[in-house]
Amino acid sequence: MDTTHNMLRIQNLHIYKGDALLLELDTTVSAGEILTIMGPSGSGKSTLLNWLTGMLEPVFRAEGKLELGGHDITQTPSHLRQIALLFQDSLLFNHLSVSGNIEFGMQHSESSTRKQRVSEALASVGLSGMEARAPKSLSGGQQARVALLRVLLNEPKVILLDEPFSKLDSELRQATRELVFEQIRQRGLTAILVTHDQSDADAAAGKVINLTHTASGKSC
Ligand SMILES: Nc1ncnc2c1ncn2[C@@H]1O[C@H](COP(=O)(O)OP(=O)(O)OP(=O)(O)O)[C@@H](O)[C@H]1O
Repeated sequence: MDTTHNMLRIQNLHIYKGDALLLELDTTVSAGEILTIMGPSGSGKSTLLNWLTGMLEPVFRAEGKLELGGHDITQTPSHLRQIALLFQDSLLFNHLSVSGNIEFGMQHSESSTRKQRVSEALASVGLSGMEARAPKSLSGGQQARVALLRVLLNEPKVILLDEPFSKLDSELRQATRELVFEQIRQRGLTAILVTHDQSDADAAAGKVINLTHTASGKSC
């Protein structure tokens, strides 16, 4: 597997709110690695993810460089970055079936092969035969898996996980987490996980960065 093409480099990032420094960060995430970001409420975890997706709120100002696979994507528009976000309320469209939801993310593939790819993907996460089901007829854990497939089949290079397991009870949380991490590693994706949960960080088994709060804090 060529792993260099998915390497993410966050170079000398400084994010300010007004004149105050919110966070600074300089790090590299390799393909197949899951970097964990922790830190107190308000330390800038969501703001960091917004910057990575190219959707920093105008109230913030960023300095620094973002490289993916050796290419500078700091100014690349969001929809061309191949950076996907999976969050705790990864809302599924209730007016679409399970397969309709997953196909929604498959912008790059031919419609003739979509159905087969959806069926194979559902089988790979233990949801064989659920194509026609309505999302609201699924359990929370099943919905989380469908949301994951919708993101994965859009073929991102980087996946950002914003507390994606926090609504699941502990047994389901562990099983869903294993499945998500396995898919990330198998596909050689680069991942950043934001979590408050130490067991998530342990399972990710990569670097852990603690963002410390505001102007006096250094983040790495
Ligand atoms: N749109 C906004 N306008 C003004 N201030 C904002 C905005 N969004 C976030 N902030 C502020 O920026 C700081 C960082 O917020 P952020 O949401 O990134 O923190 P967080 O670490 O993700 O917090 P939590 O763990 O509670 O989700 C906080 O002080 C927050 O109040």
